[in-house]
Amino acid sequence: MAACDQYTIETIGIPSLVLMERAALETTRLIEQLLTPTQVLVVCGTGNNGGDGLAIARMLHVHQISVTVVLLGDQTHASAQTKKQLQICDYYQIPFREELPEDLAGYDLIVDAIFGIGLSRPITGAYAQVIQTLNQAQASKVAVDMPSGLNANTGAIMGVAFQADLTITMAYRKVGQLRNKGPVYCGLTVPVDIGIYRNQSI
Ligand SMILES: NC(=O)C1=CN([C@@H]2O[C@H](COP(=O)(O)OP(=O)(O)OC[C@H]3O[C@@H](n4cnc5c(N)ncnc54)[C@H](O)[C@@H]3O)[C@@H](O)[C@H]2O)[C@H](O)CC1
Ligand SMILES: [K+]
Repeated sequence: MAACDQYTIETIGIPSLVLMERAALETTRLIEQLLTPTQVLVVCGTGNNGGDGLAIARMLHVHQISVTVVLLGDQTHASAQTKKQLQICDYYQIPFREELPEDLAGYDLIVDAIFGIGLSRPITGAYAQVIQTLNQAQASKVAVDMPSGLNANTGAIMGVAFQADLTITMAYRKVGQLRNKGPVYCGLTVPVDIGIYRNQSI
């Protein structure tokens, strides 16, 4: 999938931020259509999965849905696209936190945008505690692209994994989804015919 993204961005020429916006548009549409949330907590990492989450938060906010963003990790290390999404969320004055709220009972939807296909090592420390706390919450749980903690290549649980009720994934189902208990919607966000990828030796 990373190779597909890179091919789309570098060979076809569609900027990563455009892909991120398309991913967020499709995910937001499915969230509103399937779940009709009113109080949403979007938990973001600093990679592009987090960038997707920030764009989703903004789109829900613009649709007058109450959204709170939790940004985990060091913002200074965020990807360029995620920093751009942060700047846009700032413009909309979307409520921001760096830690989970004490009480999650007030949220009817939790969106997991912590890690996607870039998870590269077991999850430990504060990230692991956050995912364990989120798993205890009563809210509906949606994972962006991948439930955080599942390895996109092997399907292995890397220490701890978000227990998504629904995963909305970009372009292709990933191996990791095989372990996910909820349905997986494959939002067709990559703006090229999937067949083109299948013919590529990437
Ligand atoms: N296909 C599409 O339409 C699009 C997909 N997008 C999204 O981009 C992510 C992949 O983004 P990437 O930055 O490569 O990786 P992640 O966001 O998953 O996070 C990586 C980030 O986290 C660090 N990290 C990795 N493992 C750990 C760990 N165990 N503990 C702490 N930190 C960890 C790593 O160093 C990175 O900084 C994809 O899933 C989609 O959601 C794009 O939006 C483009 C459109
Ligand atoms: K995720």
